Amino acid sequence: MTDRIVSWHPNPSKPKFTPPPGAVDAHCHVFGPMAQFPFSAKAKYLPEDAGPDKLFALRDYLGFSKNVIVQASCHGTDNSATLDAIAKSNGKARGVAVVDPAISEAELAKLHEGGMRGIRFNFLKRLVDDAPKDKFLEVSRRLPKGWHVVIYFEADILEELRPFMDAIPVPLVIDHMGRPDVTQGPDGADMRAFRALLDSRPDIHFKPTCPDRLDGTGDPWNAFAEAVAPLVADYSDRCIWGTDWPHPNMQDNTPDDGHLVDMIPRIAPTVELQRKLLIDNPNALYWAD
Ligand SMILES: O=C(O)/C=C(\CC(=O)C(=O)O)C(=O)O
Repeated sequence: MTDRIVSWHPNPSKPKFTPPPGAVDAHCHVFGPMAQFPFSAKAKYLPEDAGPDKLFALRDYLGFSKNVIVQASCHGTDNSATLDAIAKSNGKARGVAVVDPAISEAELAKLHEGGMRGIRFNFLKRLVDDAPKDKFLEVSRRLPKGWHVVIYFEADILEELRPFMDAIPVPLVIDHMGRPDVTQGPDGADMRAFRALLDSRPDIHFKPTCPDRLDGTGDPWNAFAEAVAPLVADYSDRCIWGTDWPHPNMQDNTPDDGHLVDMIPRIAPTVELQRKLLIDNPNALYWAD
């Protein structure tokens, strides 16, 4: 792996939709800068630098107030780059860490101090070498008060993960709705299975995010809008939204961030839904204290 990739749009358009004051971009990442924060030896992609300056400039350009920065797999379990970005945000960012499950309570407390409010378990084989459920469960029982677990998986392993998710003793947040095939429509098998998961406990949240990853029909991602709007309407207290910038691995199909923001009113058409999705729900998870 030698070539560093650029997975984000060089010149995103200004969205037509104006996010309400206080809106949170609750799923984004930073890459490096590599000279200061080298990538993991196990990284499956080697991106160009996409550090906090670029992230915060995009936040302001798109009209958001705050960020939740999710540790990306290219940084492994060294959360320094994400913590650095949070520290530079003037209180406008919090984060989700990826940890070695053997992490000590003292180290977890340090992550809390640095603005982390959850840990992420990634089950995508193309991104991580292993995902030990027993160790994940063990650490999920030792998290600081108020933390949650973010899980990233693809629809084909949802059923297999059900007992594992049932056993996690803190709230869950599911990245990109567990990557359903949105072209099946709002009542397709993948969406039905995801609804069954949401119905299984009241504290499972989700991100109705990444039309660019989930909708092969392409921008303007009509299949995504059609499949996801009913989910947001029916579970409006349980969804949070994010750009996914700098769009890891999307170098062959970089989405226009302005167009991603313009998906918001299509999946959350009322002011009340937009307030829950962009303000109330992410603040409850990340700025409760
Ligand atoms: O950024 C995302 O949510 C999705 C990713 C990357 C990722 O999760 C990671 O690198 O940790 C993907 O599907 O490649």
